[in-house]
Amino acid sequence: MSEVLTRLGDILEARKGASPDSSYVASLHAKGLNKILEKVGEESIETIIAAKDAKVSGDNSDVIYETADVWFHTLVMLSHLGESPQSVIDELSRRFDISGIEEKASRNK
Ligand SMILES: N=c1c2ncn([C@@H]3O[C@H](COP(=O)(O)OP(=O)(O)OP(=O)(O)O)[C@@H](O)[C@H]3O)c2ncn1[C@@H]1O[C@H](COP(=O)(O)O)[C@@H](O)[C@H]1O
Repeated sequence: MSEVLTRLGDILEARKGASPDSSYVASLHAKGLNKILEKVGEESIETIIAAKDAKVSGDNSDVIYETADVWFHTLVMLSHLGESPQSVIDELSRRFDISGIEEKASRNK
C-alpha cells in the first residue's frame, strides 16, 4: 500500500512544475490552498453520503471510489504544504500498539 502512496506522492510533487492546462494536480496547485481544501471538503461529504447509501444497498463500490477521491485530495493538500504521504505513514506507524483509548486518556491528564 505504501508503495502506491509513495509513487503517487512523487507524481504530485512532479506536477508542481507542470502546466495547469494538461494536469489536474497542477491546476489545483495553481488555484491554491483554498480550492484544494474545497475539494477535500466536497469529496469528504460525497464519501459520507456514499457510506450511508452503501449501508442500505450493501454495495460498497461507490464508497471505495469516493474514499479514493478523499485520500487523493488530502495528498494534494499535503503536497501543496510541502509534506509527503510518508509523513502520514510514519505517524500511523508511530501509533501501532498505542491504544486509542489510552492515548486519549493521556491527553486529558
Ligand atoms: N488519483 C488521481 C485522481 N483521483 C481523482 N482525480 C480527479 O479529481 C477530480 C475530482 O472529481 P470531480 O468530479 O469533483 O471533478 P470536477 O467536477 O472536474 O472538479 P471541479 O471542477 O468541481 O473542481 C476529477 O477530475 C478526477 O479525475 C484524480 N486525478 C489524478 N490522480 C492521480 O494524479 C496523477 C496526476 O494527474 P494529472 O495531474 O491530471 O496528470 C494521475 O496520474 C493519477 O495517478
